Amino acid sequence: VGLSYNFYEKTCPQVEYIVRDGLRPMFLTDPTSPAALLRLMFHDCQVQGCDASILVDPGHGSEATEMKASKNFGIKKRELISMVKSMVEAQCPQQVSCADILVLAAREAVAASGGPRINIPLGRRDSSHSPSYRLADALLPPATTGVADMLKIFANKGMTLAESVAILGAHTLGITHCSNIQNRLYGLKNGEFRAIEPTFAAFLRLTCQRGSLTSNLSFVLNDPTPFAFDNEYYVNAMRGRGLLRIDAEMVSNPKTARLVQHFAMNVDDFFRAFSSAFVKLSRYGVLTGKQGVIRKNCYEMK
Ligand code: HEM
Ligand SMILES: [Ca+2]
Ligand SMILES: [Ca+2]
Repeated sequence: VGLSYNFYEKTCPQVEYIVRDGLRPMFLTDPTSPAALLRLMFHDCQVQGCDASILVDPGHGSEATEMKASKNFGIKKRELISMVKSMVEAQCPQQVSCADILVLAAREAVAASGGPRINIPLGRRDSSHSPSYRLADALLPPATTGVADMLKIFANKGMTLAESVAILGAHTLGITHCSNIQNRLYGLKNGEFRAIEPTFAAFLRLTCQRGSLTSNLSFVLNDPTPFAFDNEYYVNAMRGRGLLRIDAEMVSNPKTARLVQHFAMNVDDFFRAFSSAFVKLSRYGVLTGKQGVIRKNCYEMK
């Protein structure tokens, strides 16, 4: 038994509308929430598959949960999934997994920001155990990840080269905290620094001061349009304004350079490749059939 496009046809046919209508007011009141939900999905799927393991709170069958992992710094808006889950439970009790709701919420985040509307197969089940935060720290990519490691992570999920470059286009939304780019601003040897365009580097060094105690609070925008799901991420990276090492390195790496240029020029091809990459990410390591559980409450593994 796998995932299917009509999984809730009999048990909760309106689930996709409940998710969409439930999130709409949240997106309007807090425009940072779409970015948060998209990253939340990646961090769930990357650790033990897309099974809502990241939503489990301590004291509910597990002591140190994934959220204690330092790589989950900046993860927020988990409560939106719980809120949508309670709306779904009110109409279709004990039918729809938190894992499916989380993937649908990320899909809505992309669509509501002007990105593609992605058709997602459903039928994921929720984990009945939460991995240790140490495993999460081992599996989530560090802020210093380069192209080779990035390509390994996504090839492992069945993505093509183009899909791997496209999924990083998720960085068209949201922000990066200064703590995650300190090493690029101050740690690099001469020459390596040139990957950042000089006036932008000066701006970043002003915003993110060396060794600043507030580097976990101050942040910079991932691209000039952090609320719009567009291809500005690629245009911006080509101008030498990529924030993270991966954002900058994809522009010059011989494997990825042409795809970055292509997505910077052709938003339709970016949307197409992102959509198929997103579905592959959303299928990664899922529990189906009689595996796992349908949680009543996304915070508790019951
Ligand atoms: C090698 C791959 C990746 C690396 C190294 C990476 C790294 C990071 C880092 C360090 C941040 C900044 C977090 C912060 O300071 O708060 C970030 C933000 C973000 N990432 Fe990634 N990322 C990767 C892949 C992805 C993927 C596959 C997605 C989604 C499909 C994604 C979506 C996001 C989003 C939306 C944000 C902004 C979050 C917000 O504003 O709340 N990233 N990423
Ligand atoms: Ca997971
Ligand atoms: Ca953007």
